[in-house]
Amino acid sequence: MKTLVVYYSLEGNTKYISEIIANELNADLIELHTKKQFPSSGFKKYFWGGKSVLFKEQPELTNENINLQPYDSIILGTPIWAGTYAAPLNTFLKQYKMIGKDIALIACHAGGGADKCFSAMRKALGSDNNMVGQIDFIEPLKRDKDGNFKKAVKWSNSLKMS
Ligand SMILES: Cc1cc2nc3c(=O)[nH]c(=O)nc-3n(C[C@H](O)[C@H](O)[C@H](O)COP(=O)(O)O)c2cc1C
Repeated sequence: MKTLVVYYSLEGNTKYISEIIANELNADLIELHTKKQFPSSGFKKYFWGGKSVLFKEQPELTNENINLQPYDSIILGTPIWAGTYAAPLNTFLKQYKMIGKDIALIACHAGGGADKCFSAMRKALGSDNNMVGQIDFIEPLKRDKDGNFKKAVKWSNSLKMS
């Protein structure tokens, strides 16, 4: 069984969690990078990130072509922007079609909840995959970093993937 964790992170929270999970599952790890950087502080951060989601933008990724074929399981990680998945994940989901994979979802947010984001991701993924789990974290770098580390490890080990 081969697992890939693919994530985007603007401020490091999703990166922190994705690295823990990839390490725990012995998975490959790919961070999505955008050609145009999103501002990571102040009003601009919310403005440009929020706008990219509202307009369903697909910011260009600088990652080399990702070959999903060898992977049985794919874990997707995103920060929540304006209630849903971040625009770079939108690019990924539009660019890469996944069929017949075990898929799990990770989201980091500031307390607004992740249900809407997970529903939107499931819808974008379509019904050709086997959804095996989802988990969200509230700003794990700022709040209870160690507790969130343990939560990520426990979840990784609870996943039932082929
Ligand atoms: C543009 C933008 C929009 C956001 N919208 C939400 C939101 O709707 N709900 C929420 O709980 N947090 C929201 N946040 C906070 C982030 O989801 C949260 O800080 C997350 O942990 C960031 O993950 P990262 O460090 O991997 O980028 C938003 C942050 C940004 C930059």
